[in-house]
Amino acid sequence: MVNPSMLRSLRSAVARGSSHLARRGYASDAVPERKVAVLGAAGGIGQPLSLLMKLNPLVTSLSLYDIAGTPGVAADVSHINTRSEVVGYQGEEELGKALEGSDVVIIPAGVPRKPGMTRDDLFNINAGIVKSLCTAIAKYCPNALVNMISNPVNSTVPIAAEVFKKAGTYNEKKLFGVTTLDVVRAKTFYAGKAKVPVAEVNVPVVGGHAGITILPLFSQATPKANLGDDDIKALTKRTQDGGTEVVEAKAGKGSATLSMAYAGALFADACLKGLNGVPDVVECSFVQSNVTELPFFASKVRLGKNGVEEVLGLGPLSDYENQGLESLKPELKSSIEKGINFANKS
Ligand SMILES: NC(=O)c1ccc[n+]([C@@H]2O[C@H](COP(=O)([O-])OP(=O)(O)OC[C@H]3O[C@@H](n4cnc5c(N)ncnc54)[C@H](O)[C@@H]3O)[C@@H](O)[C@H]2O)c1
Ligand SMILES: O=C(O)C[C@H](O)C(=O)O
Repeated sequence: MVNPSMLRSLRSAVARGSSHLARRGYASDAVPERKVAVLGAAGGIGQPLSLLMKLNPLVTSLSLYDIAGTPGVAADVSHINTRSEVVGYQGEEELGKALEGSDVVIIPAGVPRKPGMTRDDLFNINAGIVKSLCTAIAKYCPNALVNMISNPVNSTVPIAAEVFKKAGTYNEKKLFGVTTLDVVRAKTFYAGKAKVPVAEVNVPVVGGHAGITILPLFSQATPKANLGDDDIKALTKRTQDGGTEVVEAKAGKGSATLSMAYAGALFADACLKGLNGVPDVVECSFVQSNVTELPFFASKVRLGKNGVEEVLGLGPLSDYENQGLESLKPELKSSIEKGINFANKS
């Protein structure tokens, strides 16, 4: 059932798109043509994400791919009276056509967690799925921006990088691990605790996308609030465990899908704005990075016409955040190496 907050999210997604077009001073048909492909479009994330991308006026062609179920999803979404043409593709033999000409490829394909599992427990199944999808991306749309949602993101992004390197198509500016849901959660939880309007809140979240590798920087949160150390610790823990909170509440029926679709749509919209030359588009994402000694790291990233324009630094950290940063490095390093080794062995 659609609840009021989902409706508000949908309305604001539409409003953001239209007000963006109005601000830029052109009618929707003057915006560049952009093809977005969703791989895993029939899944729990894929369906609402497809809906939200259909609502995005920056998209002209929406390509919905899955191993099964996409004709129905595509037929359904295609009846919505917005700008993009929708085509569904089903099965591996249609993957090439689904990808050809894509500007942005969003990947929510793969299995979700059940209670008691870590994201790394998904590696054995999802690593192979991501590898084969990225092999096809290298072949059919090597210049696309890739938004990786499939878990474990800390390993699937390095897998994608290795696949693209082997194919000779790797461009570090075009590969993104989607960590936007961590930012969405940090903003929501902070607004609740600090009693400030959630729409005004900004909180960077850095590191990776699993447990303690998720490091929200509440010392940089705005609007400023006078929260004590215990509050900051509790907010940090809740943000790090946000995914598990949903997995447990769904009790075996998967992980976050609706909030993830919202977060994935926000991040894809930022990528499209960057491609279209909108200035100062900044989002957190897990990308190739020199911010720490680790080869991939999530931090604020400025998006532009070629993808990543600039990976921004961490800014001043509190002692608590500095400790968190040092504690997350060994786990993040080993998840990255696991991905690299998998891609190079198999
Ligand atoms: N990055 C994040 O913040 C974040 C948040 C939530 C979930 N996730 C991850 O997203 C993934 C998907 O979650 P979900 O809840 O949508 O799962 P789901 O099982 O509901 O849907 C996954 C979809 O992927 C499809 N799929 C499987 N193999 C495929 C292939 N080779 N090619 C194309 N499609 C394929 C399935 O048919 C299914 O429709 C999981 O790995 C989950 O852990 C990430
Ligand atoms: O927690 C999960 O397994 C899914 C996702 O990574 C999330 O953060 O919700």
